[in-house]
Amino acid sequence: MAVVLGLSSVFALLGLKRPQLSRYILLMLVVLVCFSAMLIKGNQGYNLAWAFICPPLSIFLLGYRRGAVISGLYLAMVVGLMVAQGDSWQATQWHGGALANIIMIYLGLFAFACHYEASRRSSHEHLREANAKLALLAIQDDLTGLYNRRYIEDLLLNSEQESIFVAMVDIDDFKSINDRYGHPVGDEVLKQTAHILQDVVAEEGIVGRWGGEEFIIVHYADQPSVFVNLLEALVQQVRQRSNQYGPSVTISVGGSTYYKQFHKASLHHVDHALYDAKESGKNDYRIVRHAYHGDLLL
Ligand SMILES: Nc1nc2c(ncn2[C@@H]2O[C@H](COP(=O)(O)OP(=O)(O)OP(=O)(O)O)[C@@H](O)[C@H]2O)c(=O)[nH]1
Repeated sequence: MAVVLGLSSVFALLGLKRPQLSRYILLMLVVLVCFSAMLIKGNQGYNLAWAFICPPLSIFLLGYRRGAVISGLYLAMVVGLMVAQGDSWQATQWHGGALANIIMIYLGLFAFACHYEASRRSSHEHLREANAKLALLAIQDDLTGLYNRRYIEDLLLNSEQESIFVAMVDIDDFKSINDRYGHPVGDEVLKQTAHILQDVVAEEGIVGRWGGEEFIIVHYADQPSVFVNLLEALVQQVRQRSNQYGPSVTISVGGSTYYKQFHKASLHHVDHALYDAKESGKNDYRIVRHAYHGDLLL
């Protein structure tokens, strides 16, 4: 029986990759061994010391809460066994030293289990915090704090929304801002522009950094006219508010409807609209209207 339980525990851990199940089986194995020892040898010698093995071990394996429940159940079973077997056990001599040894061993094991559990919890917490930071880094642009391109593309591809509009925003003549004022000022302009865009879009959509001096906006408007108003407001607000913080900045914006089954084609249309806005003198927006017929984007 012990061998079967031992093998099952290893199988649950390595084969099924279920460590929790493996720990429970291991505990059953220990309980079985302890009870067998107490049943076979009764209360002779240090035999009852076996009774102390399970509680610290259960905390070690299952943590404070579940370990305490298992320990309680186990000790109740030990008391039951003592009551049932008490008559057949021989009276033994009182041995204070032996009892002191057993208590010391028990306390040592218990302290070790608690220490292990506390350090396991603390490293688990550190790991959880590090994972949360990593998850944020994976979707966030360092400089502006906006969502990054990967996040926005995932968002578009997994969107359930029927009607989505997408806009691409590009800061006009950004290279000359860098050349004239230096890169740190250029970075500041990117941050401030991101802030203004986010402020204007507010709860109606999501702003991300597409790369370089380009931003992307996902807008959940139910009417094209609402989207057009947004593009107009973006161009106007950046023009009016940018010089409060530094060099005066204008943007060009291209917008279009987005269909997730035509992800690349939709983004290409948006890019085309942006190109039109740049070609026709910048500081303005353009929209590409296209229709979706069956499996064709026109
Ligand atoms: N400061 C700063 N500059 C960046 C960053 N990313 C890209 N750039 C700069 O952005 C500039 C983009 O220049 P261009 O692609 O020529 O575009 P532009 O000058 O805005 O010209 P138009 O698009 O025609 O208006 C390049 O000089 C890049 O070095 C960044 O994170 N920080």
